[in-house]
Amino acid sequence: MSPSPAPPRDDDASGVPAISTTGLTRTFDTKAGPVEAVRGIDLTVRDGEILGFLGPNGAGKTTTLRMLTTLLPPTGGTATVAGCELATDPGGVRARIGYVAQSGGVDPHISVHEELTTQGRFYRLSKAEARARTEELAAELGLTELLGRKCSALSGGQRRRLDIAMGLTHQPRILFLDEPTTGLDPASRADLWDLVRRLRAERGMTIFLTTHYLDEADALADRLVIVDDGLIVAEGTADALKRAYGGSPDATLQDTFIAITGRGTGARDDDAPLAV
Ligand SMILES: Nc1ncnc2c1ncn2[C@@H]1O[C@H](COP(=O)(O)OP(=O)(O)OP(=O)(O)O)[C@@H](O)[C@H]1O
Repeated sequence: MSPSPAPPRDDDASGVPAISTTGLTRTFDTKAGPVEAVRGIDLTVRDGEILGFLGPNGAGKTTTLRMLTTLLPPTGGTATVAGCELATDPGGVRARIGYVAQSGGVDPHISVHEELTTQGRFYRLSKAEARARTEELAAELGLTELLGRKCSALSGGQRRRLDIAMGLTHQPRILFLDEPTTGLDPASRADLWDLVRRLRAERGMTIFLTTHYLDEADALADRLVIVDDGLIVAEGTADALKRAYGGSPDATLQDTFIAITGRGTGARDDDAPLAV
């Protein structure tokens, strides 16, 4: 993503959705013919909401996420992200969002401090501002003791916290998290969940989360959007979806998801329960 200065924080228009899409579409041209990965998604994400974006393998989650984060141009439809039109103001979108991809892009050979200050400089902070932002973020994300450590020497959970700190450098309003806890042990997953909740509570951030773990979606998200075959097939709170599709008041989100999509999410350890 190209660097852009942090946007002013006082231009929130209350009631304006954080994300709004109409007919968002992406077709890939392949030798075997066109692949309709996303086939017309109408989505609204409220300001300050934690949205869980779920679907089976190949449903179109990553393609949607890549379009909303400006990494992939849509082939149809429109979207507004953080008040900026995706088609006409992708730089404005990039300045207002943070994106934490599945495999973070940290350099294993440099220290956590260097990585964070380099990211600050990328976002055009002065050296002094970048150092100050590094210290603030490290304190907020529990990385202060690790600032001198090489990135290659971090545990999986520490690494994910660094990835998120880097996504927060320019103080975005919306954070996109792509499967943030894949591969983490249960304690590190629980830490990440706490962090996500804190970011919303303390910073009022909007969080767009994809995950294969239904327990994670159930515990964290205010609302779930389930996609399948490039379309939204269900949306609502976890409780509302369980009531509507799960078949009984005690239905699990797993039963509900299977009732909606006809299959599981593809998580390797299919939704091992985790204390919240
Ligand atoms: N660059 C591409 N070229 C051709 N087809 C693609 C491309 N990227 C994605 N697809 C196809 O688009 C569909 C949606 O893919 P996408 O990666 O968005 O799904 P997903 O829901 O993120 O899946 P997963 O949970 O497995 O990551 C799939 O059929 C995929 O094979």
